[in-house]
Amino acid sequence: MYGRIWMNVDKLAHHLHLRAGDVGRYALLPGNPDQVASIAALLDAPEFVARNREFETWRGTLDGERVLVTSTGVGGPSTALAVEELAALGVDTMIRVGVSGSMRPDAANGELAVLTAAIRDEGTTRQYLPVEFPAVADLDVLLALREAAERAGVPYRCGPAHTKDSYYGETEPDRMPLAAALTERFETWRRGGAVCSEMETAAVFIVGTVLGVRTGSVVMMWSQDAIDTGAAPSSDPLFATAVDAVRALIAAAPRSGAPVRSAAGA
Ligand SMILES: O=P(O)(O)O[C@H]1O[C@H](CO)[C@@H](O)[C@H]1O
Ligand SMILES: O=c1cc[nH]c(=O)[nH]1
Repeated sequence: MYGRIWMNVDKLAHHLHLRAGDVGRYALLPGNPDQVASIAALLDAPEFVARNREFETWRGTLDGERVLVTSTGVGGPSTALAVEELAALGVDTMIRVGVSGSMRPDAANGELAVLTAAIRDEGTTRQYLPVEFPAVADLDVLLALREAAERAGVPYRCGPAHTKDSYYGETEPDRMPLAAALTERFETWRRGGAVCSEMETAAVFIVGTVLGVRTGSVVMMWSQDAIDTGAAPSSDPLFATAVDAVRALIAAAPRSGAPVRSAAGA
């Protein structure tokens, strides 16, 4: 059983403003609402569905199966709302499609990261599970993303993300009162093998685990130079990889609305 969510008087989910009949099993989750239409353009018959706050939703189909694209906004709190409401409406497979800062000096600007896990250096997921509980991707979704990146022929690597709450705590630690601690912790995550730093994957993985939905995450890594100069690499390989992974998951799955597994503790 998925959790209960608030529906408003028009029978719309409180934050996403979606109705029960609006969704299918699959959703792609960019952070940025401005990216939703561009990702949906890679689906068949894309159409706008709803917008409220930072949550914009389009939908289309892939091989006849409905696929949603819903923005999560920045950070854990809004991402948890999106995952909760999509799961309650019937989505059982969700993939974050995002941007991150590279933590690997040898990574090319624009290289993709297929995220296996997330360091829970944020607050939202601690209100779901103690911090000792690992934030991990669903294995089928993870493998579908890795195979899609391989097929795309783009540079990519797999590994854990660092998920945090403060963007400027990562990019400008020196001007924070906690400068020394932030810098030391960031170096610790890097030495432990974190590939990139971003702000949503821990919430996608942990809330997905608690609700019993499959989740994955693929992000494009910006180099520090790109962040400093604002010279963003193209998002095309990122979007194409995420959509290709959904297509493969659809091909591998029976067509039904049945949940993939039950919610944690159910
Ligand atoms: O582009 P998105 O997917 O939002 O990802 C990254 O960009 C935002 C910060 O600028 C954070 O949300 C971070 O996770
Ligand atoms: O360095 C970066 C770049 C994008 N998003 C982040 O959270 N950090």
